[in-house]
This record gives sequence, structure tokens and C-alpha cells, in this order.
Amino acid sequence: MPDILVLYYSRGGSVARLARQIARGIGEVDGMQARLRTLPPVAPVTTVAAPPEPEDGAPYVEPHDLADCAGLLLGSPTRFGNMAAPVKHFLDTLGAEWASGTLVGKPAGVFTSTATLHGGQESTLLTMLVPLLHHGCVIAGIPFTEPALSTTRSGGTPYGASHVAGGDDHPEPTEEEALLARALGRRVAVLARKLQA
Ligand SMILES: Cc1cc2nc3c(=O)[nH]c(=O)nc-3n(C[C@H](O)[C@H](O)[C@H](O)COP(=O)(O)O)c2cc1C
Repeated sequence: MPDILVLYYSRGGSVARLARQIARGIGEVDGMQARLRTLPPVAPVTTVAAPPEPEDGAPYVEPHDLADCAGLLLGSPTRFGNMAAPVKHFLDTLGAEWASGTLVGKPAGVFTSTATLHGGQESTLLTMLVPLLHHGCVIAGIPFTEPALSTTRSGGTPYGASHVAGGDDHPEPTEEEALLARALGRRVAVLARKLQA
């Protein structure tokens, strides 16, 4: 069974921690496992095209990761109500994958982190789904049958998993944010297994 790709960019660690919860959820589904991959930063003036991979944490994504995966979870910090530039930059390199239908029929979900409660989580999550629709992904959100979706006082949305880091950028998800991130990971993994059957 191919892996579920959990691909994210994170500068301060919040999105990375959500990614780990999502990976846990994927691992809770029999026969499924997560492949964690990250993205390099971009800069207005680039002296090194691809900075060296960080020594700890997930390696940088490679094109074959998209081809190999049975499903995809895509994560980004919120930047002005939208995804961060490294994620958009990566998506903009996927012309060949779009043309050959690499992601067609694969289940996909999204996740984000913000500083503030009403600072654009939903706009970020929804706009991250748009390119995934162009790629033919089968979109998965979080249904309200997950009780934490109705009780959370911070992150966690029907459009995807999320975390509110606050003004001090606290990266650790709350219990409910973590529960909902795991639920999204499980859901994409279960869907991938069914779609492959
Ligand atoms: C340039 C920039 C723009 C940001 N825009 C928003 C925003 O629109 N709404 C918000 O609540 N937080 C915003 N933030 C805060 C980040 O979304 C927040 O710190 C997030 O948790 C970072 O995730 P990370 O720790 O994985 O890098 C912004 C941060 C930066 C650097």
C-alpha cells in the first residue's frame, strides 16, 4: 500500500506539529502510513537555489513523492489570509504532474496555523483546496460527526485541520486541535484505502 504524503511548510513549528498529529491519524488506519515531507523557503533574492535540507525533521519533497502517494495532506501557515509563498511556489511547479494526472482520484485535505482566531484560517484552507481540485483530487474535510469540531474554542474547521498559535506563536496544538488533525489524517487514509480497493 503506498504512503499518504503529508507535505507542509512551517517556519515556526506550528504547522509541523499539526503535520505530526495528522501522520499519527494516518498510522491509526490498518496498513496505512504517512510520508512526511517539507518545502524549502523562497526569497526575493536567491543565492542558493535550494537551501540544504534541515538536519532534523522531514526531508524536502521530491516529484516522485506525489506519484508514489495514495493521498495527500497539504499544510501551510496562513499569510495574509492565504497560503505561504513556498507552498504556492511548489504548486506552481506542478505543470507536468497536472498534465499527466498524477493526483487524479487521490483523496486530499489541507491544514494551517494562524496567530489569531479570525485571521483567515478558512480563506487559507479553501484557497489551498482550489489547486487540488484542478489536479483532480477527491477533497476530504472534517465532518461534524467529530465531536471536537463543535466544542473547540481555537482551531479545527470543517475545511481542514488548524491551530491558533496566538500572539506568542505557541506551536503546540490544543487537545481538540490535535484530535481533529488526527481525524483528518485517518479520514484521508481510509478514503485512500477504499479508493484503491
Ligand atoms: C508575513 C506573515 C503574514 C501572516 N499573516 C497572518 C494572517 O493573515 N492571519 C493570522 O492570524 N496570522 C498570520 N500570520 C501568523 C502565522 O500564520 C502564524 O504565526 C503561524 O502559526 C505560523 O506557522 P508556523 O509556526 O508553522 O510557521 C502571518 C505571519 C507572517 C510572517
